[in-house]
Amino acid sequence: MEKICVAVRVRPPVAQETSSSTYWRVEDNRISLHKTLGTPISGVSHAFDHVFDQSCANARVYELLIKDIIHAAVEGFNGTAFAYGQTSSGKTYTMNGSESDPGIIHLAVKDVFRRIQMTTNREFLIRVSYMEIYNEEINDLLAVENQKLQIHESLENGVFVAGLREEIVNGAEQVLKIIESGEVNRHFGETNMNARSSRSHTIFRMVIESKEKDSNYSSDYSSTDAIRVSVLNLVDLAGSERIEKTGAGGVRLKEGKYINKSLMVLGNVINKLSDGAKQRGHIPYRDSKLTRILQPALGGNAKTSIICTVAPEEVHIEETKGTLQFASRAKRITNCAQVNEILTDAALLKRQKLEIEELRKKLQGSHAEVLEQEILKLRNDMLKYELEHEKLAMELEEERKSHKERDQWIREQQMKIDNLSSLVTLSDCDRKSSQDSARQSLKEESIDSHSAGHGDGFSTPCFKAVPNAFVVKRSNYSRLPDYSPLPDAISNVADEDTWLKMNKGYIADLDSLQITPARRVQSFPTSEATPGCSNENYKQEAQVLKRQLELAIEQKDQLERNHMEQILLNKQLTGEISELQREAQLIREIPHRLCESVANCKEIYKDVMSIMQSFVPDDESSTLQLLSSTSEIGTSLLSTLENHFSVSIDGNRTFPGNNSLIQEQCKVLCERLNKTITSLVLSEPSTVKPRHSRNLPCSCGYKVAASSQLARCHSSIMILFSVLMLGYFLSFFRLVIF
Ligand SMILES: Nc1ncnc2c1ncn2[C@@H]1O[C@H](COP(=O)(O)OP(=O)(O)OP(=O)(O)O)[C@@H](O)[C@H]1O
Repeated sequence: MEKICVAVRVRPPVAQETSSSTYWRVEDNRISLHKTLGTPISGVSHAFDHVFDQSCANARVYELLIKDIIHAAVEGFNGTAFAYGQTSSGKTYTMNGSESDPGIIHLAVKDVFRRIQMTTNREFLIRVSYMEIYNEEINDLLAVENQKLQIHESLENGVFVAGLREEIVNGAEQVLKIIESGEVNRHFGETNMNARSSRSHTIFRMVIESKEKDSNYSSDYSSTDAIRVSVLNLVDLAGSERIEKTGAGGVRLKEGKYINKSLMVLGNVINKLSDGAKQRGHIPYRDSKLTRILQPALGGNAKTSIICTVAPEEVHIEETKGTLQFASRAKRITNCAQVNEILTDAALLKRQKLEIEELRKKLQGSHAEVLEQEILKLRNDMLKYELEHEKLAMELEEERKSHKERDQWIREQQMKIDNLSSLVTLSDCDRKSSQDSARQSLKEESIDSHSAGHGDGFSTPCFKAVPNAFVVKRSNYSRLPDYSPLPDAISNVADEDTWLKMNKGYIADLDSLQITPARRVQSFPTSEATPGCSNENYKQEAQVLKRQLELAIEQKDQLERNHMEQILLNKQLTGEISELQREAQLIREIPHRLCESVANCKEIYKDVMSIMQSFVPDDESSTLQLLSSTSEIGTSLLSTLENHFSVSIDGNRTFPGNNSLIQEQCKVLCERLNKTITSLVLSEPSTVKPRHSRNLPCSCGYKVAASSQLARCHSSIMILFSVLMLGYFLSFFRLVIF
């Protein structure tokens, strides 16, 4: 999107005005109306892309305003430049120029061919046409017979004038000649305003077609053998005119009406377009042939420049103002120019192929990219899962290990229990069977040893019960025969190697077996030994068993004794613990008690102090001061101690008081107390008589009584504080101990 380029050109004044009071001033790209004295007239100042003053030549106008459009047209963009303004303002001069100052069309034509020559990679075909819209009819200026041509519109060609002659040209000079020939056919007329007034709008059109020269080697679809077709319109409009000024009548009047009407439609179109996309609504292009032809240039697919010519004379101020307003509106219009290409079937096919190829590449690229990303993502996921797996495996291994350890520990514990159980059972049975077998052997000494089954002699409950119990107990934690083998012989039960074999490396805590050392030395008859054994053997065995039994009984008794001792010791310890607990409770209560004591002491102290005060003679202010300071020290000490004990009650383990400070305070208190009492005792009897009635018989007797009372006061205070200090230190040691 780009704005229409708008410039204002002020033509030189035609005649010197004698009595003008205003004038147009041009400064840079601004034009404004001033009074003769130079004062600007407010509201009449406009800025444009360019403002050319009267001294400006056509070449400069072309350079600044038109050249870019011409170059763009060569490259395939539509372009339009037209001159708009009141009659005699210099439109024709700007477009056609003069011999000394060639106009825009002339310069443009030359420039087009210059540009074409510079564009070596393309081949061009230029067609030119020249037409006018006269009284709202289109006439072909290059073929006078082509009159009243019609405007058509097609998808392929857009808006076009049917039947218009187009001359294929190959050089600027040729074009200029054609233009010259066409100029002859233009409608000019003489008016009061202009001796050679254009009575029609003329449109010089160049159609520029181009094609890349050697497209076979091109791989870029943008430079295939597509044909670019651009239309360049250079328009010289007829000027708006006021009938009273032009003095037109008859034909001129009719022409003037058509001119004004078409210019009014152009103004409407410009107004609508300048309103902006939202408000503009319907654009009345079809209301005039001019706007219809210029439609692409006005808000369409073209680059457009408008040169608004104005007459500087004061007499034309209103028309100039109108032109400037038109220009201001036109400035707001935006166009959307793009390269126009026509595709032949071959070009279309080639382009489509290239586009497909490009899309395929893009698709492949994007697909590969997607795949690559997918693979990367999968790899990342895989890595994550691997790490997770490793972590889980490690955790599982740890779990297995700990499970195994736990199992082992349980087995060991179970085994210990089993061992102990079996040993205890064995011990019981052993004792029984030993007794039985002793009895039996004694009995059997009297009978024939061969008549009785020798096996039965060992089919004792002990012999059978032990392995069975063992097996049953072991089978509790494992049904596998490997884990619960029948011992070969019960005598091997305590054998460490057998334990190892039996438990597949699960070694029982052999230390626990030490509690039954007797098992290691006991010897039971084996089943293999049984068939060959004799009565002598039985006797020996019975003796052994007997000895073992006695030993076991001894051990048992010893154990029972130990047990009893332990129970006694336990009881004693329990008693001691209870005693200590009671003591601890008492110690815990000390702060409470001490607190209470301090409160009591405070009261007593107050009383004692007041008693002592009663002994102070009225005129003995020094003694009174001494007493007062003693009282204060005591009160302060009591408060400190109270604070300390209350903190101790709250369970604070930090010793709050300053130990040395309290001791110091206590010491000072003692000294002061001694001094006070000495001072009181040494006072004269008449003076030391208490101010409150004491009913004492005489001064001598009073002095003795007072001395003893003061001594009691002293001792009671000392006792009080001694007790409190004791409590304080006790409390201190309690904190230290606990
Ligand atoms: N820039 C200029 N320098 C010198 N002379 C100029 C210039 N512009 C216009 N003129 C002269 O002013 C007169 C009127 O100019 P021109 O015919 O170009 O006006 P116009 O706008 O085309 O009028 P109309 O609409 O009636 O055709 C002419 O004689 C022309 O030579």
